[in-house]
Amino acid sequence: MIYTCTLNPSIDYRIEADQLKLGHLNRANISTFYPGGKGINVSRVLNNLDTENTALGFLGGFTGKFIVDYLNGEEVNHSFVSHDGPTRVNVKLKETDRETEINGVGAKISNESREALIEKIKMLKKGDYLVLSGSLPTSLEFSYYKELSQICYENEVSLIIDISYPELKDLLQYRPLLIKPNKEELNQILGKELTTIEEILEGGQELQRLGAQNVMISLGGEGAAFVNEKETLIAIVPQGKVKSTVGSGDSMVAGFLSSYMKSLNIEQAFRYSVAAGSATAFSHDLCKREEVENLLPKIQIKHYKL
Ligand SMILES: Nc1ncnc2c1ncn2[C@@H]1O[C@H](COP(=O)(O)OP(=O)(O)OP(=O)(O)O)[C@@H](O)[C@H]1O
Ligand SMILES: O=P(O)(O)OC[C@@]1(O)O[C@H](CO)[C@@H](O)[C@@H]1O
Repeated sequence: MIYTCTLNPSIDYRIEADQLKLGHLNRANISTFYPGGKGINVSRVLNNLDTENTALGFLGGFTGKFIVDYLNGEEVNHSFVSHDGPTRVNVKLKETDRETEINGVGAKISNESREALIEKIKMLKKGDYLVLSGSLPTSLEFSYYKELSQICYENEVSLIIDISYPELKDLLQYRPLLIKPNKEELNQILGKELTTIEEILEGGQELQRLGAQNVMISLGGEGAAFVNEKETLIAIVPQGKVKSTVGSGDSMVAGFLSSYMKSLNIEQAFRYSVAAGSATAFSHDLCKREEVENLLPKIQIKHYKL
């Protein structure tokens, strides 16, 4: 069974406007509310790809209730720990040619809620997968991620980690099945300024040597790079009209897992993953299965010799 864990979920309030003017009254052309947070996005995409999973994490207040109702409506399984105070709201602004995001800080998590989630993670069994994604609410320390990762490692639960903290390096000792930094995150983790595809792949190799089994580096409209002990791959994505890239990285994680679980074939899983990322970039909401499968033949995968 796949579990996702979102410690800092959100309602994503998405606004589309032609051109925003700071310091003025702006009016939206479209405004929508979606459940957000990286793990929740992974769960929603897995569901769209007919891959059974359960979303875990923290939720609270009227915003948390919105997320629960939305997930119930889509028949996404979930088992959140509830807390006092509302889940945050993140603002996503889409103008004709740029996207701006303002993410909230997140709720205060009590010690009781903190421990309740640990108990849930301890229930996961050998052979399960846990996707740990997104930021920590300010009341939790990075050591919480370490604690969750260690439990999974000891219980032989495969970890997939997608977090924007340079301390991700400290979690590689738990041998995650997959990590998915984007280029900026890779540079932050390694404290380098990698730009060329060769440098990026070598950066991926460095993380692989530190313990990550598979490293997928997302490169936005330039596609993605992939490294494991045996393979070095790059993916080129087709051009298309970008509607919103919110959740495209999460869709990659879901696409990879959904395909990998069925085939255990890395190249196939990488292609599926990139197709899912681009399918989300080309849609308003997260990708649907048909959209991903229509894009699959348009993704070019190349083996790269370093
Ligand atoms: N402009 C684009 N055109 C085509 N595909 C895109 C575009 N932007 C993103 N993608 C797809 O989405 C994947 C993930 O994008 P990106 O590198 O922006 O992830 P990210 O930074 O983790 O995003 P997020 O945190 O918003 O989920 C890319 O590898 C690619 O497949
Ligand atoms: O603040 P975090 O936890 O780093 O990221 C949260 C977030 O930006 O990530 C998702 C897209 O990947 C959105 O649904 C959500 O608003």
